Amino acid sequence: MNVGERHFRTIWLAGDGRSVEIIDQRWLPHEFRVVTLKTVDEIATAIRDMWVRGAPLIGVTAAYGVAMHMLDDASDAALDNVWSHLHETRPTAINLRWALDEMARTLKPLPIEERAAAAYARAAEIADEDVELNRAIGRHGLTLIRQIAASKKPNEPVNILTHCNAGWLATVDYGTATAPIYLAAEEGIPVHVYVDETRPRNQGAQLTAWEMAGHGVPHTLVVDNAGGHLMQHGMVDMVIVGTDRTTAQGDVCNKIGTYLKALAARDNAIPFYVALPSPTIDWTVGDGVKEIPIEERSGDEVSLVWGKTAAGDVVQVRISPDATPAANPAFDVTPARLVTGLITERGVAEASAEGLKALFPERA
Ligand SMILES: CSC[C@H]1O[C@H](OP(=O)(O)O)[C@H](O)[C@@H]1O
Repeated sequence: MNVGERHFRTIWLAGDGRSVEIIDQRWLPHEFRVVTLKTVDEIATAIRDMWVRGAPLIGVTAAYGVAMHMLDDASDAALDNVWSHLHETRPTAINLRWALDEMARTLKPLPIEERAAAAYARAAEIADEDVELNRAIGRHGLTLIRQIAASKKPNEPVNILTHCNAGWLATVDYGTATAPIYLAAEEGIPVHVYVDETRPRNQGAQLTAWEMAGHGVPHTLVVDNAGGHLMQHGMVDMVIVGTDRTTAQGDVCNKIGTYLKALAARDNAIPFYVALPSPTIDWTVGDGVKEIPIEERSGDEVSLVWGKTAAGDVVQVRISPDATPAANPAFDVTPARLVTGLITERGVAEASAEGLKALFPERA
């Protein structure tokens, strides 16, 4: 892949027609490493250890994992086993379950001998569908940015704060929260993005900042705790974030710290939008705070940080005493009452059961 391109697809079929190639995001922004995943176990490792991450991309990667397994064993038992094996890699992003369910729905009715080819075809379709969903999210979100831009002085940028990485690196392309930003920048609307570093994995500092730089979008990296201050001082016009699972009543599960941004936005009357494709909606869940499983990751992700030395070596260093335990809940839930709107591929929905059913009447 040409690193200089503004856009990449984050996952693609390898030349052997069996494996997939992905960007190992753990090394960004310091190194652009493409790795080949040849087996379901490698797919599971890549998801669990966040070589690939982001709800939509996790789902697509798992879909290809199912396809790989069908080449070896396309029995019903194998399909059930690979569903479970991949589903247990990360518990919060609903796109993982959605993609695995979609593969099972596609393959179960087929004769065993047809399943492998059908699995690769469906995985590729899911990947292509993700790109189109995100482009549509971009178009609907662009309308919101245009509205704010209309109230600004000429050449005064729309200041957008985002948390974590809901960019093209979290999807197959375009991203969710970043799609409106990219379209606005490409339309010539002055935008500036405050990028939350997003401890502990620093997806903002390492991934979103890298994306913004690659797109030429003016941006400023800030510590997670600066957002409230920026909002209090009129430096933020809107917040756009992604989500790993949004409930049928509009509660939003996203990277840890999102809830705090939503509280600060509400306290400062700043619009707080969440961008998501419909596979990220969990129609089976109402109360997100009570019902969404929050992934607890290793405390080492809090105590150890990655960086690049002056000599150019990428290393990990400890920032706390060896004996200090660390808790690391990876997500939190923002109640719907704090969400201004949900930017979906069908338009902007009010964050409520009624608002979502108005856009998705088939779910009424
Ligand atoms: C478009 S989904 C992006 C979503 O995924 C991230 O989580 P992780 O990096 O742990 O996979 C984060 O919550 C982003 O908002």
